[in-house]
Amino acid sequence: MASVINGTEAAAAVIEKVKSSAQALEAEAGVVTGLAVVIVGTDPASQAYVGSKSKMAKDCGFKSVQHSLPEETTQQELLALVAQLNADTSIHGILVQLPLPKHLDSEPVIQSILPEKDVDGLHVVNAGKLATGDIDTGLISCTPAGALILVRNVRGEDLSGLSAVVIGRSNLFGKPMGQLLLSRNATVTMAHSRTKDLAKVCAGADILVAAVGRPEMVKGDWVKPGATVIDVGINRVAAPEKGEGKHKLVGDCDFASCEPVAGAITPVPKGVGPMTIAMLMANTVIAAYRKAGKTAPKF
Ligand SMILES: Nc1nc(=O)c2c([nH]1)NC[C@@H]1CN(c3ccc(C(=O)N[C@@H](CCC(=O)O)C(=O)O)cc3)C=[N+]21
Repeated sequence: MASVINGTEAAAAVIEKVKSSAQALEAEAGVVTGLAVVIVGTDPASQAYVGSKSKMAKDCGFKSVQHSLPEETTQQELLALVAQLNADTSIHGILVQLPLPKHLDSEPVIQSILPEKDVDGLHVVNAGKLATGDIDTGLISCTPAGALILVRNVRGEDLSGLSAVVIGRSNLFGKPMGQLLLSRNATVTMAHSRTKDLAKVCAGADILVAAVGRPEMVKGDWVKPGATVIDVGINRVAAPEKGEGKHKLVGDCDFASCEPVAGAITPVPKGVGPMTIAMLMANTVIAAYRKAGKTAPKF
C-alpha cells in the first residue's frame, strides 16, 4: 500500500513561503510583486484555471492583473499586450495561458516575453539554462518544478542511484522534468509514444512520472514495487456512476491498480495540480527579488 502524497498540503507550504517572501520584499525594498495573466478566448476550463491563478496571486499579497482578450484577438494585438507588460515595471511575471485559439501562433508570443518575466519557464533562455544545468539563475516551468518538490519530499534532495522514467517529452513538462531529475543525479529515461515495451521500461523505475495525457494508461503491473509514482495527467472523463452526464478527473495512472504496488503516489486531483499554481507564485516572487537586486528565496 502506497502512501498517498498530499499535493494540497505541499502546495500550502510553498504558498506560505511565497507570502512571507513577498511581505519581506515589500518591507525591505518597497516592492509589491506583480503577476499578469493573459487569456485569449472563452474556453471554460482555461477560464477556471486563470481565475484560480489570479485569486492565489491576491492571496499571496501580489498585485494581480488579468487580461481577458476576445477570441478574435490578432497575433499583433497579443504581441502588443506582451510588449506593454514587458515594459511595465510593476509586473514581474507574465503568463500567457495555453493553448491559444487556433488562429494564433503561441511560439512567437512566448519568445517575446522577457526571459526574466517568463514565469512559465518556456522562453528559450530559461529552457536553455535548465538544459545546461543552470538551475539557479533562470525560471523553471511550474509543473515540473512542483513535481520535483513532491519527489524530494519522498526521496530526499539527492536522487543518486535511483532510476527515473518520465513518460512524455513536451517542452512544458517532460523535457524540463527529465532535466530536473538529472540535476538531482537520478538516472533518467525519457519515454514517449514511440518507446518500445513501455511497460517494461516503466517497471524498472524507482521514480515514475507520467505525463502522457491518456486517462489511466499506466497500470499497476508497470510499477516497480515501492516506486514513487508522480501522475501529471489531468483528464476529464465521463462518470456515469455519479449520475447521467457527470464527469470526474482522473490521471494518466490507473490509481486503483498502481496504488497497492507503489511506495508513494500522487492522487488526481489534489496531487501535482495544486503544486503547479504554487510554483507559478514562487517563480513570480523569485522574479521580483531578482529585479530588486536581492537574493531570491529557494523552493
Ligand atoms: N501557460 C500556461 N501555463 C500553465 O501552467 C498552464 C496553462 N498555460 N494552461 C493550462 C494548464 C493547466 N494547469 C493547471 C494548473 C492547476 C491545476 C489544478 O490545481 N488542478 C486541481 C483540480 C482542478 C479541477 O478540479 O479542475 C488538482 O489537480 O487538484 C490544474 C491544471 C496549468 N496550465
